[in-house]
Amino acid sequence: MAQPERFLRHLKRTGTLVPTTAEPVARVRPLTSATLEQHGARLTVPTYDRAALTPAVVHLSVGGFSRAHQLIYFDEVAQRRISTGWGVVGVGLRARTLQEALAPQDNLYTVVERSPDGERARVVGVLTDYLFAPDAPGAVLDRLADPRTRVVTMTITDAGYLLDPATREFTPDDDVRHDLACPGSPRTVFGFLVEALDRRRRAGAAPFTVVSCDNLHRNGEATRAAVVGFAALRDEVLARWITDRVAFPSSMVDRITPQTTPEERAAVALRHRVDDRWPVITEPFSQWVIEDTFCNGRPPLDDVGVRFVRDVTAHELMKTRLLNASHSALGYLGTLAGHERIDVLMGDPLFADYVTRLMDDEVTALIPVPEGIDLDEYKATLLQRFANPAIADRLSRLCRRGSTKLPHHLLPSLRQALAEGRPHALLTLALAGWIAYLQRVDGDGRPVPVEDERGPYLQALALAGGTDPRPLLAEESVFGDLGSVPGFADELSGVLRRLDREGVRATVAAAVLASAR
Ligand SMILES: NC(=O)c1ccc[n+]([C@@H]2O[C@H](COP(=O)([O-])OP(=O)(O)OC[C@H]3O[C@@H](n4cnc5c(N)ncnc54)[C@H](O)[C@@H]3O)[C@@H](O)[C@H]2O)c1
Ligand SMILES: O=P(O)(O)OC[C@@H](O)[C@@H](O)[C@H](O)[C@H](O)CO
Repeated sequence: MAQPERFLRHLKRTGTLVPTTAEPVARVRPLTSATLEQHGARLTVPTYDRAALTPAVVHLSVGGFSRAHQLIYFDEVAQRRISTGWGVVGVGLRARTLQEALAPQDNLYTVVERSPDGERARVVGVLTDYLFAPDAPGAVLDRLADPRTRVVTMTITDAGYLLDPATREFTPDDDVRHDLACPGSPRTVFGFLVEALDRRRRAGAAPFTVVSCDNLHRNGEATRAAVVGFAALRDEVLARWITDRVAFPSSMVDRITPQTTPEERAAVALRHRVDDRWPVITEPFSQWVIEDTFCNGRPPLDDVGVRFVRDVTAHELMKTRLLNASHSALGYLGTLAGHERIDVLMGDPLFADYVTRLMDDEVTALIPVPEGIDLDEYKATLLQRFANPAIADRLSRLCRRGSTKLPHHLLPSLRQALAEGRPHALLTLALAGWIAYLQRVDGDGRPVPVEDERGPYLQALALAGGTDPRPLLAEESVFGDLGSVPGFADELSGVLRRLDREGVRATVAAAVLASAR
């Protein structure tokens, strides 16, 4: 943090960089409504009247991804003068940091699209307000209950849905119990949604549509299960009203968006002359496919590249089983091999071959092909996207929350391949990679911390088993019945022994070679 912060202070103090040519260098200016016009000389900035936007969308849990994806689509609707009816109000539920960054800049922020050929930046204006829920639960409820709110989008991570992975039943935690006891000051997304829907029902107002933008299987159904599950603990009549009246379209979302580092913040200031407290760096690719089942008006997102379909499942399976599963496999195996960035890893022919074969030889046969998609082209694009050096996506980001991601993206392919007697050695190796990742210890023999709510528990099981995965596989909340598939534990144990004996490169090389035969 120290270096870029010092650099930014220098930029602010002097207003310029030391010029390296005779050209005058533009000032680095803060990002606010007042400076927009000046930024407009070098960046795309909102040219519409932000104050005229109707706040019809509430986004719950604004993070890097929603700022690079959903908000960009709504920004396009306003920027292209398609409609002023779809302004977005953001809500933060956990950390105050984003509010602190956005408030001084009138909720404006910069999105930088980077490809190997260059980059372009735009300032997003569609976020007209941002509420930090722990400080203002009443204001968030008022906003959600306001009849002008017609769509709620959300990115709360797969772990946030509180669903039992096997039964998809809602499993209340302490915060949910709090929300049931204090409905007027909720802490969880479900407490907010259910209380607001109840207020709308009592007022005779229409409900809003809830669009999950998290990477989990049938995310609309998952959201419905969680919201109705929560409501049923409160009031059966309300739960029935939600079931009958609220639409929860499933969606497939895609845009690789790394976490912004302080160095990148400084780089954005330097290149685009904009002092944004929290810009977002992303790739040029973006895709959003949503089921066409809105209950209170559908935003004109089809005019800005969103595809509406009857059933999103094929798109979702293609994306999560190819992109997200490959991300996890590369994350764990690459980390074990000592890499830190996926683009660098993809420059290593061994890992590029591994992920190509994983997709071509094992996963492709297991997934339906969505209408209008050329799967070979799609996979070729994925390889290019993974290798994009300009976004420098870190493996640590890909490794987080394995206990909730693998059950959605990787284990279903493995289970299906086993059931159908199809090749699965490379999928098994990816799972072994996760187990070996969990087993890493520091110089004092303590498990290396992992970013996963269930990390310490799963690390203890992985370490207890060593090269025998049975103690971990017995954890049905993650693995379902995988541990009881005849022969599978022995097969996985064989891979763990090889990893232990020969190391990750030799194990990956042997698996790739065997797959090629
Ligand atoms: N970054 C990407 O490339 C990308 C692409 C597609 C989908 N997604 C999905 O978007 C989601 C967010 O990713 P991100 O990259 O923006 O991460 P992020 O870390 O920038 O933001 C995550 C947000 O979720 C909040 N959150 C975490 N747990 C929560 C919970 N239990 N309840 C409510 N809020 C919670 C955090 O406070 C934060 O605001 C993830 O589910 C991810 O799979 C990300
Ligand atoms: O954000 P996570 O932790 O769920 O997953 C990490 C990445 O696989 C994911 O964010 C992808 O970059 C994204 O799904 C691409 O659209």
